[in-house]
Amino acid sequence: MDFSNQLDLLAQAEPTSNPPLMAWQEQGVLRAIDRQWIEQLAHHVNESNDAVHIAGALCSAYLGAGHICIDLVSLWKKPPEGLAVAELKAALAASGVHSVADWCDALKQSQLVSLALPLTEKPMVLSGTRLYLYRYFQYEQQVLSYLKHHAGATPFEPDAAIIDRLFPNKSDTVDWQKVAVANAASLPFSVISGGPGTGKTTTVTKLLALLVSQSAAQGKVLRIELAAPTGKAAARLTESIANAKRSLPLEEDIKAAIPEQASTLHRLLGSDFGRSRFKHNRDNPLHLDVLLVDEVSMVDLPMMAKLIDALPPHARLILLGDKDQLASVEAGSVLGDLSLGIESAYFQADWAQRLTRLTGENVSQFANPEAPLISRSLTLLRTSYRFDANSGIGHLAKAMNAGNAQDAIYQLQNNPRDVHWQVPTEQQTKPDIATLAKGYDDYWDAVRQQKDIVSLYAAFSRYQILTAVRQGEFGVEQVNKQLELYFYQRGRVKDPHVWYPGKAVMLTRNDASLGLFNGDIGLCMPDESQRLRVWFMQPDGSFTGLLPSRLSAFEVVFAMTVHKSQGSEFERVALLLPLTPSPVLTRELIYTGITRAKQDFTLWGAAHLVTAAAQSRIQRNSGLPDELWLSA
Ligand SMILES: Nc1ncnc2c1ncn2[C@@H]1O[C@H](COP(=O)(O)OP(=O)(O)OP(=O)(O)O)[C@@H](O)[C@H]1O
Repeated sequence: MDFSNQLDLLAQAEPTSNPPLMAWQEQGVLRAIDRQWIEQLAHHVNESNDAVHIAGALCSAYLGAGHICIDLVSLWKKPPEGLAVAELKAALAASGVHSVADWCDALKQSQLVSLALPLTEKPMVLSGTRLYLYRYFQYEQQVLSYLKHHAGATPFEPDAAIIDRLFPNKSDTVDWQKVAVANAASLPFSVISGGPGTGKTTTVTKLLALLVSQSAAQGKVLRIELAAPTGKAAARLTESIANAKRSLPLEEDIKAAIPEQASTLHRLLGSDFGRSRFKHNRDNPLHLDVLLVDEVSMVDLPMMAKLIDALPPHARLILLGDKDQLASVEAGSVLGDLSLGIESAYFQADWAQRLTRLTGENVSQFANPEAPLISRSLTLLRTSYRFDANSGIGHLAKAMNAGNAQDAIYQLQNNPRDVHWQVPTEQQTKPDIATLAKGYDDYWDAVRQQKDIVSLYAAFSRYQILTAVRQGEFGVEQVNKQLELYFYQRGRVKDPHVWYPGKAVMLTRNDASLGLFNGDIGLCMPDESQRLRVWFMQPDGSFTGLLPSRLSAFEVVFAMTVHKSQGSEFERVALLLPLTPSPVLTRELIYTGITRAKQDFTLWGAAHLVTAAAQSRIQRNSGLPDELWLSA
């Protein structure tokens, strides 16, 4: 049976609805699509076992929430929010399933499920007690086999003399940037992770300089490409690589051979908009020797699999990112899974010795016989150069990241220089829009003075209101509406219902014809002939002005969600929490919000929400952690 076009099945004759699934949809545990998907498939092959229907619907629902798979053992103990353990077990018992083993047996007997070995094309795959949708199992296997293959590769021998030249200063503590360069130059695949300002870009620029110098010595020219998941992140990477290059202690021709221009991943892979396949893939690989990808926490599993698929076999892949940030919007948390044990695992003794030899840094003191093979490919930068010892933002981010609610609250209260805390009053039902809007005063001055688009963009980028949620009075949609209304009442906007000078929007879809991407920000201003245009910054820093009528999917962006702010930084940030607890309030969300601020951070939210968030972590099911970290 061909399951390749599963959506077609949805258009076919109606199957009968499965009673527990219908009830769970009504309870909000499942989406309609989760139930319909499995019911149609089951109808197609006469699969009548409810235990299979239940597993399939949950697999689809979990995928919708960002998980790569479901783990039957975990589900047995802890079903999704809104579904009681007893209710799940009763529904399964009705089809003879009384244990996880019974559930696995039922799935193994189903025509809808393949085993991982031998793998056949069925809608779902059972691997141990994990159940995947077929395509996601394939993505995971693709990434896994790439990682395992490259982590175990015979190492290259980087030129220690060049590494020494790149790091002329010696200190008493281990210089992890130097170690990262030696480590990443040793293998075809590497990850450099670190919090804000830990020198990821500085380090990787030195790494590129090393690779370019080594190739130049052999008379070869390296083809290097730089990429990031969003246009904004690509523009930032371009800017920071250009800055970091300037201070390299190397010859001008080596610096000149390091590119500055970064593109988005979609553009790099040749986005065939509307289709899931990219122009570049295994049959038409990218034409490059080295690929550097920044902000990898935002890259989902399907994108990572497609990226790997498009690499020529000899290419080096270098990934940069902050493992503690929010995971990608779509399914997976590849960077998080990859760097799961990075804090404590360090390197196996022989690898640590090798790094000591290459760098002169005492890495051997961190040798760990338990470190799995993947740890070779990872280096964590541990010192922030952006936040000094007195930085409240730095301390607050650290406390939140460690899940230490008490310390986070202390930091919120005791750093008046750069951290501010606004606790809602008991009577408060709406955000304090007038105070929040003040941050945009400079921007509105620039609009009024009809400053050039470069200055205007710079003024806009200095401040950002972030929301944790989309819906409700404290959600992004309402806050933007209230802000526009407030700007109208203050005479800054003539009519908030039409395009006006100063209107700021964010695209919500990629647009092939315009060459713009989801997340790109446009500012509305008149052109020389006084026609309103929406101006977008290109990755090279230039601006394109489009007639507003050409934009189809966008939203106002005086406030944006923390999710959408990933890959961007602002001088001043105001993070607005809702009044009541929400499952989206996690440690990662607040940490990501805090670390978007470079100079000044204000939290609007109650202490009990900060405490709850510090104790709540995002966990996404995937097979990568076990395969990479536990089975070593
Ligand atoms: N070893 C170092 N000694 C002193 N300053 C450093 C060092 N490494 C980086 N810096 C400085 O710290 C700042 C942040 O560095 P960089 O941009 O490389 O960090 P990053 O981790 O890429 O930051 P971001 O969080 O913005 O992605 C820069 O001003 C850089 O010059």
